[in-house]
Amino acid sequence: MPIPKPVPRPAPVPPAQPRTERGSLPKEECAPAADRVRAEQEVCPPPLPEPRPEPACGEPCTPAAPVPAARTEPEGPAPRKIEWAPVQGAGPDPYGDQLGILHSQTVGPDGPVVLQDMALHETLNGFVHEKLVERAVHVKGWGAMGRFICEHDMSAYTMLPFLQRPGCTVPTASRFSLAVSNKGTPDTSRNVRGFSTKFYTEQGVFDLLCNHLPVFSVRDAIRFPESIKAFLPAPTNNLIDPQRFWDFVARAPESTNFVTWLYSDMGTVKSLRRLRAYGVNTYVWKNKCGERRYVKYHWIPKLGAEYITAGEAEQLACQNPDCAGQDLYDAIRRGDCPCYELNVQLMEPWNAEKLPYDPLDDTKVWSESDYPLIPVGTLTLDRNPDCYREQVEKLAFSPSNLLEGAELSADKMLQGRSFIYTDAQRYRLGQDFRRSKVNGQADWRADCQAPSGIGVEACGVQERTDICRQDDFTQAGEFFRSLCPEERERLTENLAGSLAAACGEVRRTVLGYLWQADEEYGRAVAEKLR
Ligand code: HEM
Repeated sequence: MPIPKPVPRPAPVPPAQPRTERGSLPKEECAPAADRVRAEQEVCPPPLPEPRPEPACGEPCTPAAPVPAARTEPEGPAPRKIEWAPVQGAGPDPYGDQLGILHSQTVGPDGPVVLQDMALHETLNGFVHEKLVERAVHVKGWGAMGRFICEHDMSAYTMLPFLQRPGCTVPTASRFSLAVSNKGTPDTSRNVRGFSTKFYTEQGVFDLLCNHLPVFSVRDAIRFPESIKAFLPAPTNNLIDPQRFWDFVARAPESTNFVTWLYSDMGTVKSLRRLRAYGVNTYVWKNKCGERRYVKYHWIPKLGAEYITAGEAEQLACQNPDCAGQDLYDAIRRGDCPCYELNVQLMEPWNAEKLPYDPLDDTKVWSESDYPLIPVGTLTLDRNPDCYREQVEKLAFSPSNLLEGAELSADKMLQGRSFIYTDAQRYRLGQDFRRSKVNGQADWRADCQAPSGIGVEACGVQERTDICRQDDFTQAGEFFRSLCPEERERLTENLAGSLAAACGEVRRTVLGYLWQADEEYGRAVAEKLR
């Protein structure tokens, strides 16, 4: 079962607040957002002690990063200022318990409430409408603002404006999330974690959506709903049913690699500051000469990646189900700002034909010895949100928020993803979702959208078929053999513990897949199931 049983959460005990006259909160709690940001800056000093190197070329590049002001910005034209605070909605809650009114308007002290009491109506209406619609997936999340510094000239490979010269710095906003979650899912649950980042450049916004596992469970977008629903509670009784998940795996042999990663220690993480993440799908980079290469994105945490065992995950979930979000927030607050290095793997499209697997298949990784990681730059998260609703929940990421130099490939999953995010966001946030300050697209128009694949030839017969090079098991076996004996033991233990709940036929089918990946793998799980 991918997600451990929900752990009962202790009822939150709000810290005792000294009340002041008319029930308002103490003054510092009600400070305007800008004051709070200033206070936080004092606690959280600029994280990057080194002055940034001067730009190597005079090309315009850098929009002003909002704070802290102490850093030296590269020279260039007056940059567009991206302000974070105060944002709409930050500051005192207009509908909350800080109102100066304690009583409804009535006819006499005991009389009925009058219909014209707009303060009462507004207070109640505001309260019942204040929740935003949740995301369809990745519901539980945490955000942070920061900056990305390009450290290596990528102009030979891409025209992406913020990767043209070392030193180029752009402000960013990131959201971490749990892929299959509700707001109460423990942070350490066996799950896929999302790590999405917006890069605010003068030329527009570029989004990079990553997951913490390098592969996905299916390779065709039409099976995405089926793959997600396999993890969700049964519609009959709202309870997690492992049989549903394993039924899906039995129907989708291509998920064997994903299942192997998910049930290894890599499926459980305690700190977002030590999260390794992957773009999963294959994108395209295009340079000034019009040359295209396939690209895979990787985030590598400067602190090193860290995974935990199922036992530790359960223990942490009992102690504090929100431990990862808390750890991120506290670290940034004390100035211990997490850094992640962006790396890419590049592949010449003509090379793709020679591989035993399809490089546009998101159930596969690319060998890092054949396609080495190329460092690009560093992301530093140095500021907590001061209004979660406006700055984190309203973040609207999409793989199609691309700029010139970055394109979608023909990866079938990515093609399916290309339009569904903005559809979800129209529903979740309304038609004007791009205009929220945090989405940075107030001037966006449909003709601003960077096109993908102009000039690329596409011909063939329309059909509904799987890709030619399916190769569903080789990489799962390679991953199993790359683990040390203790890690293999934990993987097979985790798998057997969950698979035990599936019916005999499904068990036999799944064991067959594991066996095809690696005989020892299949045998170890089968023995533990006896
Ligand atoms: C066809 C397959 C997929 C579909 C239909 C899909 C759909 C969605 C939808 C509807 C959302 C919520 C968007 C919103 O309301 O803002 C979402 C969020 C997300 N998806 Fe996907 N997804 C797919 C595959 C993937 C893959 C392969 C990745 C791997 C990187 C991924 C990464 C994410 C992340 C990180 C988020 C959270 C974004 C945030 O924090 O706001 N998705 N997806």
